[in-house]
Amino acid sequence: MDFFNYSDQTLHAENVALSDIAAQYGTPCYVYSRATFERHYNAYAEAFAAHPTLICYAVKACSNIAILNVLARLGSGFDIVSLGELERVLKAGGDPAKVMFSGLGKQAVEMRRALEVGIHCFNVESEAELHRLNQVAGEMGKVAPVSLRVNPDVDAKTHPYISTGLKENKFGIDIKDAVRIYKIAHELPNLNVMGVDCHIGSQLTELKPFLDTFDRLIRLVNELSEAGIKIKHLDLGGGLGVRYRDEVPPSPADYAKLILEKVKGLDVTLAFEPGRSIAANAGILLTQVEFLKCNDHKNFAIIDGAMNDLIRPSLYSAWMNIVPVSLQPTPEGARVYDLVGPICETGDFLGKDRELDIQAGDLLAVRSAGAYGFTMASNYNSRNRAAEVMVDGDTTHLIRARETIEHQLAGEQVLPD
Ligand SMILES: Cc1ncc(COP(=O)(O)O)c(C=O)c1O
Ligand SMILES: N[C@@H](CCCC[NH3+])C(=O)O
Repeated sequence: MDFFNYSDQTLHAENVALSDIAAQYGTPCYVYSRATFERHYNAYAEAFAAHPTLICYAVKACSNIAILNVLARLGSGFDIVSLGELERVLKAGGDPAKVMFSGLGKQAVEMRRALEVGIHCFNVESEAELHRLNQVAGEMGKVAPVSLRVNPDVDAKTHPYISTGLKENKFGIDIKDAVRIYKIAHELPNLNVMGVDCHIGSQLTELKPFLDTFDRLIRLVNELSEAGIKIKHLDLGGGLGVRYRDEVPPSPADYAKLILEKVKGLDVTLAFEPGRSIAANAGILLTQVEFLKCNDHKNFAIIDGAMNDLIRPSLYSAWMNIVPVSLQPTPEGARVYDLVGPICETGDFLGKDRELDIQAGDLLAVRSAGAYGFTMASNYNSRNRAAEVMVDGDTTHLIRARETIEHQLAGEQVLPD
């Protein structure tokens, strides 16, 4: 459920017509709905209210500081994977004590900053990383809180590029080695073993892989307890899918019902790292049709949004719903179009074979673009990255100005004569 709806034949974000946003801020432009972000975060918070649970929004999904601030005000924690994401959280007023630091290549400088501000836990992904963290913490006279990210070898049944919990994936430590590596962590003087962490993939539309993972993690918690290592929290990562087209993903409430049943009687708190399920349907990419180009074989709508703005269709062949902002019929009537950007790549498309009643100058909204949209944008073809706008009821806020050529060129220079 989101707050992008038609009213008077025009698509609105909350109470604001997207045509007004395009007129004010230009296109391409990401438009977010504050109420939708809040609704999605609260769905998790309410679903898990019966058990001590930390919801750590995965910053990589959509990392604008205005969005992080909206979530921080609701009490959200944050899952980060870089120093940049940590600084975003801090600038947005997020509580460092609710930050989980994931990612498999953490640098010493990143560890140092996270220890300095006092994050909740490091999710460590290898034995070598444990030693680096132990050393950095020792140099600072601190003890680092750690979980090991365990790779449970469970098939998440999602796109291979976003499946992370199989033994051939680069993430985490093999569950078969976990007890041995936990013992090392336990012995290292500057580490404090807190939890077990896991993240098996993204855009999961079934609960079974999560439940299989949970069972494997609980077995591990018991083995660790027998080895004298007490686990305080279980972090099940993110991964809950959303509807892009016709998927019927479980809701946080469906997920919570099964997990809370399983966790009953166990002395562990829970943590989750949802990204997509909070952000995807809270944002759209607003784009304008530049030209229509029709020949005997194909109709192309050339739009001002491109793969540099939203790479999911090019990268994963992801299907994104693309709808007209105005439902007013055109004199030409509907035709089937490929919606292509201006970038010099055949793979630069946002949608193919879409029946749309449009003409040049019309606005289109790419739905469900709030997650892994702007955060994966680039400057390919030296295009400026899009503006970001947050709608809050009747009000719009420019939360990131459109990039300029000056921004792009800052830092570059020619060789001396
Ligand atoms: C470690 C980790 N946690 C959380 C997430 C967020 O996942 P999702 O957006 O599928 O909820 C990701 C991305 O897949 C991740 O790599
Ligand atoms: N970027 C991916 C998801 C990757 C999740 C990050 N671990 C997507 O758009 O679907």
